[in-house]
Amino acid sequence: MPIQSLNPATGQLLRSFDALTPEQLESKLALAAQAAVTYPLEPLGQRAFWMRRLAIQLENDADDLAALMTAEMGKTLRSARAEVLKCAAGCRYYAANADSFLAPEPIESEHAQSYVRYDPLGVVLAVMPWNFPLWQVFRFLAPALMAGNIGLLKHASNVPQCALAIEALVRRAGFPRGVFQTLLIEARQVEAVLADKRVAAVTVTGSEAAGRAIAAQAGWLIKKSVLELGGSDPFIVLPSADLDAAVTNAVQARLINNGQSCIAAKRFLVHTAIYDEFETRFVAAMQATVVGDPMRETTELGPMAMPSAVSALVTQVQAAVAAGGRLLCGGRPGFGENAVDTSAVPGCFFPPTVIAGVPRDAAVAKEETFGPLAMLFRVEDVEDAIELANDTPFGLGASCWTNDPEEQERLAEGIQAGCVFFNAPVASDPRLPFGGIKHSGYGRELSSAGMREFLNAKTVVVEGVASPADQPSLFEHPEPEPLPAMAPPMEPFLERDPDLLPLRSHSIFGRSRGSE
Ligand SMILES: O=CCCC(=O)O
Repeated sequence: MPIQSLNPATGQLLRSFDALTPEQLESKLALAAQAAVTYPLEPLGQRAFWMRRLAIQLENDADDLAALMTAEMGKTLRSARAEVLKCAAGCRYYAANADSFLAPEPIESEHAQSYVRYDPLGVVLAVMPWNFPLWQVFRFLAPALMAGNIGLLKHASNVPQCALAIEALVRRAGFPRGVFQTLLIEARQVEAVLADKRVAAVTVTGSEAAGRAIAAQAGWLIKKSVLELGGSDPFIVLPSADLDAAVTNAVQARLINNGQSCIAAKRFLVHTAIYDEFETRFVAAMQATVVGDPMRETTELGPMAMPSAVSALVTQVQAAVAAGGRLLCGGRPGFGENAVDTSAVPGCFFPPTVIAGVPRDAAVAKEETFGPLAMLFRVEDVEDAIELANDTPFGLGASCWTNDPEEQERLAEGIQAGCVFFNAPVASDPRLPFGGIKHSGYGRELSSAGMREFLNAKTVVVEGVASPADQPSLFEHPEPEPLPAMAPPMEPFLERDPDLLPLRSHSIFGRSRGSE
């Protein structure tokens, strides 16, 4: 895929980039390796200070960053703004909690002293997808940088300007050179980067195919990998549920991010006692969705990120109908009935689509559907729901709607997934571990679990000296004064490093708002 921004709502080519030459790539790897030696020596309080400045930058630039994401991959502006603020919250969370996550853990043994300390692994390659162009990266970046690791980002080829913006934000926040760099490289160059001995580990969020290939190489190289791959999450509705809430949330859980989220609800498993009513109300609510220009505040469903995403949906609809499914709404590329702006490119739009009655053993019933395509299934009871929920290669999340505590306990135990949410849609949260099992991947992101994936839990045993309580605290460096919420520009950092330029002068946003 060429490295280029192409607005999927208009078809307009925004910018193209050349991939790094081998020489350029080498100098970035050398810089990362150098940073891996010096950056972990920065006191944790200093790292937290930079991380909070990064949060402030995100908050201050939220509108520009949101517009950039919407232009590059079509998510609605409203959701893009929320995504930027979620990144800021992630930065603040790790700035506040890294000291406790990284604190040495004393362990009682027959030795005078024994404890575990958590040391960074070094340079971590992050291969990231386009669907949440900022959040997917910050979910890795915030814990990694707080832990003293170094980040190299290979972002999806269709969001290069977001990738460059993230690097610029990190630099402008004051983090030293080389701590986080974007590599504008093609997919085929990833193998060489991962093989480089200066790279210690890799994290991949993306397709099963990409995860499989990279993890196979990482395994052979004996490098740590974390995989966050696809999902075919069930949304289970049982008779004790509040049906109004279930229907409203079912629509949102399917259409989140234009339907392009690994944790979007994809298969709707509804108890036979309430099935007919749910189907009628769900289809009506899906049809009422406002489709169109993602820059409009009122739009609820924007375009797919690229034409191939539309073709994949067309193929899946055809397979579902051929297998015996009933098409209840949507199903053909275009805006559907509720478009607000038909001047956009119909090629990348796909309307809310519902199919019922697909046989459970049809291949398409077990696949991930990455767009606004929902499949409805009738289930007899909680055991039937669990069996069908688990009948896919994936195991990412599940959203279950029931107010019966026994059913909740049985579902929490029986569902094969990295998380189960009751009476709420599945969502990631910096405080909670996030990740999957089966073909959805392995390892966890977020919370202390996510930070520890790229740490060396080093056992230390000492005979005949002081106890761990007497060891110097990791947080001994005096905490810098927190900045006010609306921070002035970062002049002190500009003076300290002449390469550190204000975000707009990196040409990330083209013309600034003031010049329009
Ligand atoms: O595509 C996966 C969802 C990412 C998230 O919400 O953290």
